[in-house]
Amino acid sequence: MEMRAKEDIEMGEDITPPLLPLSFSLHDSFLSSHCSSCFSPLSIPSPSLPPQAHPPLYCSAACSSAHSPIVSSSAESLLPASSPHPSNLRTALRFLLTLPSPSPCPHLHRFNNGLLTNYHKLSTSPEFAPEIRQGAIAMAAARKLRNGDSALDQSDGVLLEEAVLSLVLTNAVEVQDEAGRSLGIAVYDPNFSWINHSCSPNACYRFSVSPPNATSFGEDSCSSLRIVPNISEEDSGVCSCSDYMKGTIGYEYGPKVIVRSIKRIKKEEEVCVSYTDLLQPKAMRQSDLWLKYQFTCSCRRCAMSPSTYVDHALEEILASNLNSSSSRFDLDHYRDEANKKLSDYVDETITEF
Ligand SMILES: C[S@@+](CC[C@H](N)C(=O)[O-])C[C@H]1O[C@@H](n2cnc3c(N)ncnc32)[C@H](O)[C@@H]1O
Repeated sequence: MEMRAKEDIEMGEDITPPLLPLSFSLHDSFLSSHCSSCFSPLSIPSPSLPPQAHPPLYCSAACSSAHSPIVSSSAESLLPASSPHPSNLRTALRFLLTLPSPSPCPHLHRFNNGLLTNYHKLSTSPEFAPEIRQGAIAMAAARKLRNGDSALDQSDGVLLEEAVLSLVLTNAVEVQDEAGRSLGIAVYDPNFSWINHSCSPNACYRFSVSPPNATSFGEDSCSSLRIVPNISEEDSGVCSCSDYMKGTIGYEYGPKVIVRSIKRIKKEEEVCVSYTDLLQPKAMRQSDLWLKYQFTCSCRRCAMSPSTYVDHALEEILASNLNSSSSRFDLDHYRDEANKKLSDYVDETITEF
């Protein structure tokens, strides 16, 4: 799946409204200093405790009443203290609570909310499968204990927990504050999660971390959704993100994400963001994407050598110049095109060498 522009979009425009997460969790190191619900900094941080002993802290009564029932129902306090990547497990356990009632179905064919595209790939990957299996067992054991049942035994299936953990590993993004610190992770609905990666992206995203009823700087709640899903034939039974998410409950609070264009985007052009640090050389970008997501990027920038890419960009500028007769020559257009190619070129050369 991928997302495309609904209309022509200029550079530097918000192309989604602020989107609320489906599930999220602070990283352990921020549990004592940030609100577990909206991720805003606490005015009086508490002393650091071991994460399992750390009750979630909130900036306001509204955040507390919205979020603490989720924490207690999710069974996360019963996870083993030694769990690796506890924010992934907490996010996955909280996500389970958003699934359609009466109860999350144990059969995966009924649990298709459009965010499970990597399930097979991750659950059979030698790098990911053991971590997913171990995490799923810890989640299932915690859920069983919460229900007052005895410890997990071999006959207990953990398929649902494995699927939700794969979903988190595929779709969660690091939520960063203005200083660039990773406060935690969040999973958003397909309007955000279906945006693919490119090493020469035409969009980026930022977070709005603010207490309820406060609008943080740069957040424009009037902006509309200017992207739509492009669904391949094999997924064509479903025609919109909202169909995929039917019944899934989103949260009312949490860090919001906003997608913004960083280039001009034509109607129907695919919208891509970067999943990795673009200031790394190609080999490091590729290895980072493989380790985190198990895919090899084949975007235009990765497919070409740096010098071919630059030649190609310059040829494109020249061709567009030659195609315009001198009387129709539009200097502004030429300047815009040249600037766009130049910024791709600078991206490319700074990072490749
Ligand atoms: C957050 S999802 C993006 C939406 C995804 N296309 C889908 O159908 O759900 C992330 C996954 O999409 C795939 N993906 C994203 N960008 C890609 C790219 N440039 N090349 C190949 N696969 C990509 C990878 O499988 C990745 O793990």
